[in-house]
Amino acid sequence: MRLHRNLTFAVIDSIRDIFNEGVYADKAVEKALKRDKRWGARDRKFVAETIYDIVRWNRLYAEIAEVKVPYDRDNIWRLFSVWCILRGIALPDWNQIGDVPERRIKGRFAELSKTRKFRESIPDWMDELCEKELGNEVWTKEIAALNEQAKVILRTNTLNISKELLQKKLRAENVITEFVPNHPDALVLPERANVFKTEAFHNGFFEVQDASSQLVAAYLDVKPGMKVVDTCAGAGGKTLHLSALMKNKGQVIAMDIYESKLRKLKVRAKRNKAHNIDLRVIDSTKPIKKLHGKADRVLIDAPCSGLGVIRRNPDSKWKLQPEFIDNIKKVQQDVLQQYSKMVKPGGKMVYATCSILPSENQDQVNNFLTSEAGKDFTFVKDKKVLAQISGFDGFYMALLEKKQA
Ligand SMILES: C[S@@+](CC[C@H](N)C(=O)[O-])C[C@H]1O[C@@H](n2cnc3c(N)ncnc32)[C@H](O)[C@@H]1O
Repeated sequence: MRLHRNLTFAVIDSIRDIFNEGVYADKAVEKALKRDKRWGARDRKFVAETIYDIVRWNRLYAEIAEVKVPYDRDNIWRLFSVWCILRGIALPDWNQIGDVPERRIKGRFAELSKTRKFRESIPDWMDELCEKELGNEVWTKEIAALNEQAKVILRTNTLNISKELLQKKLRAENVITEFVPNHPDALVLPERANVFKTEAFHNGFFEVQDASSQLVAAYLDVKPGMKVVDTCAGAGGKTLHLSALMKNKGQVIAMDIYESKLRKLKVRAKRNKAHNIDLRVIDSTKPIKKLHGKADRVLIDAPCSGLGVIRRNPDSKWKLQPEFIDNIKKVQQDVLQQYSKMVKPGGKMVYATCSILPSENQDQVNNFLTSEAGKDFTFVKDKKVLAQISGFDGFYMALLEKKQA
């Protein structure tokens, strides 16, 4: 592989933005890819994958390169050189690249790879917390799985098309997909492609959504005609799925504390031709109180650490802080306490997170069930999805039922 100067410069600038300016990796990649319209698919792949690689393996590469955040330009070139050597890519004869001690880099890599926190490139606190909660064996395998590159998964929008026809339409647009066992609406791309450019996307035939995430709406056991509340809807990945499972009949009330997220959901709902969605911003306790005892189904897709989706957001390894997890756990219990009141007698509720930590998952559900608000609910079932077993994102979902009055 021959390195191209302008592609490499785009990578270097992005690494600076991510680590020195706190820019999110996906935003930095988006900006980098806009730099030159003439870049082809292979150039874009190089830029995106190299940025993500250096972010994912940051701690390991920084130890080898002996550099620390904030990085000066020279530091970033050293990180890049480590990436090249470990990938077996010949270094070009550029001024920015100084003397690179190839043998020493490979020696340090072999030595550091013996210790999990370096090998898997994770902060000490994260390694300790996850080992404590999951145990040594499960965590060792899980973090290795979470460091793999995420696959691109589509969810067929069954309001507008069947999975089989979508697959054909995408093939006609040179996007090859395969079915995913046990995920009825999912298609996986064996080769990454920019699916957002396809006509099929603009026609509302699919959404990009991880296979594990696609299990959540189905877990809520919705039926056409029901009144369903999606309490932490965000930009609506699961709201749109609920609407499709309900065949556009009944009502999905999508709520979030951020109006800006619900605005994005509005755009997506229009493209999806999902007409049974109403949006409500949670700006006081009023919108919740109005729905007390009224909903057939309530989904709480709770804010969480996101430790199950590190594949998609490798920079969360560096941005996440233990204090954030402590705080978000309080929010998780609070939303369970408050939003469960919207379930009507005999109705059902799903609590879900994209975390793999028991303290954000089954412990929260158990705490809820033993509290005053939870005494009217019975536990039906739960599902713990680990990346090492599923091959997809880590997720948790629990189904609870409110007793009849
Ligand atoms: C895991 S994300 C939701 C993802 C979304 N359901 C989807 O499928 O695309 C959690 C969401 O909860 C929202 N949130 C945080 N605190 C909340 C609260 N107290 N009440 C309602 N929503 C909240 C966040 O803004 C965020 O959009």
